Amino acid sequence: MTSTHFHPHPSTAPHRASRAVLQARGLRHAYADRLVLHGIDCDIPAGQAIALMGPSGSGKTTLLHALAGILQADAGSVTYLADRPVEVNRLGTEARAALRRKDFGLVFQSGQLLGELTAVENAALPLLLAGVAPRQAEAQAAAVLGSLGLGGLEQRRPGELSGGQQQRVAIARALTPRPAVIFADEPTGALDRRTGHEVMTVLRDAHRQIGAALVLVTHDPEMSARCDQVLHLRDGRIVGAELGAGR
Ligand SMILES: Nc1ncnc2c1ncn2[C@@H]1O[C@H](COP(=O)(O)OP(=O)(O)OP(=O)(O)O)[C@@H](O)[C@H]1O
Repeated sequence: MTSTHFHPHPSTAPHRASRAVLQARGLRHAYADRLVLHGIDCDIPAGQAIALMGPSGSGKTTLLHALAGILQADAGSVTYLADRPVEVNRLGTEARAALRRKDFGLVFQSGQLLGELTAVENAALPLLLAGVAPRQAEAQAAAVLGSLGLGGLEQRRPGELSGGQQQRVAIARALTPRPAVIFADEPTGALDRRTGHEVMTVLRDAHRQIGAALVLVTHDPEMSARCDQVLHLRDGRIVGAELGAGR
């Protein structure tokens, strides 16, 4: 399928129809005079895993950042369909940061943990920033770490954990506020194949368990095939979509 403006239509996913949790319409963004997003329309269905694929420089990270409210796109809208719809792209910096702490979880390729904090302190950070009492925040974070197979490692600092374990801590941190959407930018990109596969399994299980949507930027066809839907970007446009195996 090729189209400049892709609207996921029920006919593209007949057995997986689901209401959208995020809707982007006409998203445009330029860095200096270089247009990187050319008016993107897409829906992220609630609870589903959507992979963003495309050549280097096609705009995947920029799109993910615009959807997550990390970046304010020059034009267009991102509607977060919470109890009351939130226009993400119109929020100020503080309101977007608050949304990222509570409703959106973020996982990056590496280097996202604070080296001087323990695993449980890192995982508890979003809750602490949201004003949850430290003891309660750490208890919740420890429970999530345990569910991701990190029981017993709560007091280790990132430098005392393997790359795969560090990514699990980062996933735990994204999960603790029970977000509606998890954004992951090449979360397995710095890991060997086997560890990357394991971390993807953890991410897949976790987002399903809490019912969050997952938006995953990846170059790895094995990872995207495990999502429910794959969107292909080229030169800042969605040029195709297909169903993934969803496993
Ligand atoms: N902060 C920035 N300032 C200027 N140009 C940028 C900035 N961030 C990204 N770009 C440029 O915008 C284009 C799209 O970048 P983006 O990171 O969204 O692509 P990508 O598809 O995620 O690429 P990759 O797979 O290499 O990570 C690229 O040409 C990139 O060089």
